[in-house]
Amino acid sequence: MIDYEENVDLSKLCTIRIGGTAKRVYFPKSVEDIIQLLKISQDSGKKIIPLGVGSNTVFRDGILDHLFVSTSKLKRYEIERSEDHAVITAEAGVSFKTLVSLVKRYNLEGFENLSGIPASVGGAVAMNAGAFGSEIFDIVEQVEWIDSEGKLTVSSKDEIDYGYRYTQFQKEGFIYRVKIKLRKSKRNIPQIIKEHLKERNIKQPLDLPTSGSTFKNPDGISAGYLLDKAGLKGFRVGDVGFSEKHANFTVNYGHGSYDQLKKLLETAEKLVGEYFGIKLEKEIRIVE
Ligand SMILES: NC(=O)C1=CN([C@@H]2O[C@H](COP(=O)(O)OP(=O)(O)OC[C@H]3O[C@@H](n4cnc5c(N)ncnc54)[C@H](OP(=O)(O)O)[C@@H]3O)[C@@H](O)[C@H]2O)C=CC1
Ligand SMILES: C=C(O[C@H]1[C@H](O)[C@@H](CO)O[C@H](OP(=O)(O)OP(=O)(O)OC[C@H]2O[C@@H](n3ccc(=O)[nH]c3=O)[C@H](O)[C@@H]2O)[C@@H]1NC(C)=O)C(=O)O
Repeated sequence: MIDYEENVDLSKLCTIRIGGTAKRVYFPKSVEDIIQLLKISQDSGKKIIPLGVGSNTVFRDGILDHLFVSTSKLKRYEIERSEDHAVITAEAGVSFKTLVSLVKRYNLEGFENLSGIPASVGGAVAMNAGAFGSEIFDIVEQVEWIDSEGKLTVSSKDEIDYGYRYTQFQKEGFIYRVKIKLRKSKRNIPQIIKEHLKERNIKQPLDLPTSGSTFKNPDGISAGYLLDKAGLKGFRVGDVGFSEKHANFTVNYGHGSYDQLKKLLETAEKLVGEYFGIKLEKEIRIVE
């Protein structure tokens, strides 16, 4: 029997705190549970909506009757250390906070630029999360994932299609487990991480509920710059707005709703289109 909960408040499952109620959310605890859920998906014709920490996700209001599958009970990990390297094998629900504590403890290099991302391993790999010039695929070695027919596949990095904020897993597949490889460092990794977090705090509105970058950066230019120049920095629709600190961060000032968020995004897409002739592409995932 796979764990599940009914009538779940979705605003608690995403960091921007917007959304209605899920009829049911499943919480697999093993790869067998995930395979069973993919079979349920096939039989019912309902697509699985994987849920990580929700730092890139927004839900509509009202009742949502999807096949929601949270990774919050897939939190096992192991670390193998050799003289020069360490390999961490982590289930999809392991948080970046856990990885940060490991890389600090063993002074490992390669993860420091990603350390402030509020993600789960599964969500980060599915989106190829990145920050400060690094991305998770710089350190990914292997992904174990389950396809829509319920088959477990082990793919090495060079067999996976990925790019800027893109991987093949956005089209198909549930990520079960990921192997990442890091180098032992001679630098002071805890200190470097501390500095990164400080910089992030200066640039990004981390004191308010947010879903991080709203739009992907178009080729060669930053979405934050375009939104700022189009006059949208600090612009609000009701309780939802583009942060006064960073124009590409949508924030919830209290009781933000999905309709307000949608209006905000439409306004931004329209204005940036008119001013610059650039079509912004959303980075956040909207679940309707
Ligand atoms: N750089 C930064 O500072 C920040 C980055 N982020 C981004 O947000 C993401 C955060 O991760 P998280 O909050 O856990 O993710 P979410 O719960 O927000 O899910 C994000 C996406 O990942 C997919 N996904 C999640 N888990 C799995 C899984 N096990 N298998 C397959 N697909 C999965 C989802 O499904 P589907 O693709 O099927 O829709 C969804 O599109 C990171 O990738 C990162 O890019 C967020 C905040 C700040
Ligand atoms: C937060 C996310 O990722 C972030 C990641 O944390 C940071 C840290 O390096 O770099 C990216 O932001 P970003 O491109 O906006 O980086 P920043 O350094 O803040 O800004 C880039 C440029 O835009 C300009 N800018 C930014 C914000 C603003 O209001 N106005 C403005 O003009 C800045 O001056 C800078 O020249 C990622 N975003 C994307 C879409 O690639 C996320 O994916 O959710």
